Parts: sequence; structure tokens; C-alpha cells
Amino acid sequence: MSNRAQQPATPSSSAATARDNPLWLQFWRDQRDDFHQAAVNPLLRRFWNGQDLAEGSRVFVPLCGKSLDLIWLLEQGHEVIGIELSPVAVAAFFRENSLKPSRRKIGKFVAWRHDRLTILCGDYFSLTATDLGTVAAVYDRAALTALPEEVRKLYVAHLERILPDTDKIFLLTAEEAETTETVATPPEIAAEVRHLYAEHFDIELTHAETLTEAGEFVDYKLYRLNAHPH
Ligand SMILES: C[S@@+](CC[C@H](N)C(=O)[O-])C[C@H]1O[C@@H](n2cnc3c(N)ncnc32)[C@H](O)[C@@H]1O
Repeated sequence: MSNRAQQPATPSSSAATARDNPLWLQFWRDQRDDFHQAAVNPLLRRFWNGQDLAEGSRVFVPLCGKSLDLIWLLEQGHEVIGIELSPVAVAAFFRENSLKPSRRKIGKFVAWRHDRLTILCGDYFSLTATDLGTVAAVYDRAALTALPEEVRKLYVAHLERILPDTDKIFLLTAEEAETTETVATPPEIAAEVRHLYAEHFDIELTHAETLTEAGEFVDYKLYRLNAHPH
């Protein structure tokens, strides 16, 4: 599964995420945030309600950037906790949305808070279950796919460690369409998604669409992952 379509500015592959962190920090300092969406993700708007979460449920948004999806999730009545490496991104999020957060050091993170929203600023791979607390669902847009392919397995393993009781993941991916695909080819679960999640989750491909971007075909897919019964 390629990550190119979702965020073309991804740092080059590296076996350890820590080695990519300086690159992400530099992207934000240089305002190279072309992965940022100027509007709420349309698939989130269209399909989130099917998650069937209780009013006020807590939602985790890993690698959240300054996504407007955080605001939309708050508007649905959720408590939201994001994690983002770059303080430039976190500061931009609050400034651009005219919110005045409090800031407090928690373990290896700085917690920026406003009302029902917390963004922990720091490295996802340092996050503990205690830092995070209980969450009902995960919203992943360009988080898994932001990471080098060899690190994605570690990302999923870490997610399972810090969220042992979370049953639901709403996963959005974008990948370059295979040149062999034809309109008649039914959309399929990407082999990598199956490989990463199938051991612990039932995987449903809820929606797929192919769009043309800069002359290339890009497959957008929405997966709902539901943990196997404990
Ligand atoms: C492709 S962007 C996606 C941001 C957001 N999910 C969105 O939809 O706009 C990936 C984000 O992950 C952040 N990031 C990368 N590695 C991280 C890490 N190890 N811990 C926390 N955040 C990280 C980057 O700074 C960047 O903002």
C-alpha cells in the first residue's frame, strides 16, 4: 500500500520512526503541510455515524496534525484526544481555530487542552496506556500511511498495547490505483491492511472510490475494524 497519494511529502523510509521525527518537525517549520486538508474529510462526515458510538464517547486521533476533523468530531459530541509530534502544528491548530488552550506537562508530553479536546504533543511511540486513558474508537486518516512501510507494523502493535479495550478503528487510506485495475475490478481490502490488522480485528471495506489527482488515479478506501470478541 503506497502512501504517496495521502501525503506526498512523507520522509523517506527509515527503520526507526525516531529518525523521521526531525523531518516531520522540519516540514511543519517550513510549512510544507500539503497533506493538511482545508476542509473536514468527506468520508468522515459521510460514514462516521455508522460507528454507532455512545454520546460523549472518547475518540483517539493518532498523528493528528492540525486536522479540522478534530473539530468535526467535537461537534458530534465526542471527547477527543489527539497526538502530534510537532508543536508548530499543535499551536497552528489552536490559533487557526481561535481556541485558547491550557498547557501542562504530562510525562513525555505537553498536553494542550480546550474543553473536550486534548492534544498530546510528543512522539506516538512514547505514549503509554496511562497517558491516553480509555477511548472508545480510533480515527486514523493519514496516520498509519504517514509512516514508512517497515514502521507500520510497530505502529499497529503499539496501538494494540496502549488501547487494549478499544474495539473500533475507522481507517482511511489512499493509494495509487494499480495500473492493472479496470472499472470492472471490485474493490478489495489491501493486502497490507489485512496483514497488519486481521489477527485482532474483523476488517470491513466500507467504501472505496477512485479519484483523479494530478493526472494519477488514487484509490480512497474506508475500513471499519472491529476487534474480535475478547
Ligand atoms: C500525513 S500527516 C496527517 C495529519 C492528520 N492526520 C491529517 O489528516 O491531516 C502525519 C502527521 O503525523 C505527525 N507525526 C509523524 N510521526 C509522528 C510520531 N512518531 N508521533 C506523533 N506524530 C507524528 C506529523 O508531524 C504529521 O503531522
